[in-house]
Amino acid sequence: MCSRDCCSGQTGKPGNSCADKKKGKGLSDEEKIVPTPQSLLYPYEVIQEIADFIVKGSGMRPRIGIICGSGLGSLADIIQDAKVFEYEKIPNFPVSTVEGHAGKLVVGNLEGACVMAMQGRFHFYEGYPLAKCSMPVRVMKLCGVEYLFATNAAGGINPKYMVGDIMLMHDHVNMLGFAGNSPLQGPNDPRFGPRFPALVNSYNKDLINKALEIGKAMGIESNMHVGVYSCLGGPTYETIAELKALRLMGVDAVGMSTVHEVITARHCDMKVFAFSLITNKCSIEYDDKRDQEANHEEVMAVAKNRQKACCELVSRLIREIHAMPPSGTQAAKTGV
Ligand SMILES: O=P(O)(O)O[C@H]1O[C@H](CO)[C@@H](O)[C@H]1O
Ligand SMILES: Nc1nc2[nH]cnc2c(=O)[nH]1
Repeated sequence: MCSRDCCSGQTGKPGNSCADKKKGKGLSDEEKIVPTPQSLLYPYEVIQEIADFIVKGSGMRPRIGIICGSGLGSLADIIQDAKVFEYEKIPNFPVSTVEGHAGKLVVGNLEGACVMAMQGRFHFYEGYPLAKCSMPVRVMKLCGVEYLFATNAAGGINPKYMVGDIMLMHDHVNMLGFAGNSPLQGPNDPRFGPRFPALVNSYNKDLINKALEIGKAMGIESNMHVGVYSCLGGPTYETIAELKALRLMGVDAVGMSTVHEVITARHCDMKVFAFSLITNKCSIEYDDKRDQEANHEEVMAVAKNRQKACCELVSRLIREIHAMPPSGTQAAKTGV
């Protein structure tokens, strides 16, 4: 005898008992309700509608997309001839809930290139599924974006990293992926990309090298590193044991974003450049005497202090990309 409610007579509806199911009457309406796979949250047509809204509303077709990290919204403030869309006014767009993420999409010109910048990203800990967090990347793609610039504020685990340093991301450890979560989970729409995308070399090497040269020219090479980022679900900052584990895995900086955006961008074949601004040093010693507790106020304050350097790095790199022929041309196929 089944011990579930359906057989104890409590539901009382025909078709609900195990015996009914055995007779082929099928599942109840309640039982038919299953969570929507992430990939079905924003079908291609909906993404296309949002992209059309932005392209028509701005009269521009951006080539470079920028995601501003916590406290790095000034990356969008330097855009000229800007058309600003508040997230609330964009159909089917989520809202930003985190301090330091204004919730505006800015389309305009930077160093001669047409760009679109998200002043405010969406995080898993806000309650959004990963596919919703990274949905704007697909919108960028359908707007015409070829290059994704993803920026973030992160804690430095590599003991050589100092507060205010910039780490150019050359790889990541996807902790949410280890736990079985992915923005691509669910049926795959091949109009975006393949079922099983490869992620080796996701971070464009030519762009990393150009950024290193720019760092030298800016005189900040000693504050610039190339390293591995890991995204955790947040909103808690890490325990010391977690930080030790991440360090053992080869992680240099830790945050709560970016990786799912990069996965979504690589799935639809965008070129990716990403960096972390190290806003705090993560202590991996229990008896560390310094006050090492991370907090969002400090993260924002450091980002504000370093926004000039971050803006210059992004501007100069965009100037170089703009000087290159658009991809698809023969010359572009051989370069970035
Ligand atoms: O990754 P971004 O959005 O830059 O923000 C980082 O800073 C916040 C914590 O202070 C978290 O949201 C973390 O991910
Ligand atoms: N997870 C995490 N995110 C951050 N964002 C800025 N600093 C940190 C940090 O130390 N840990």
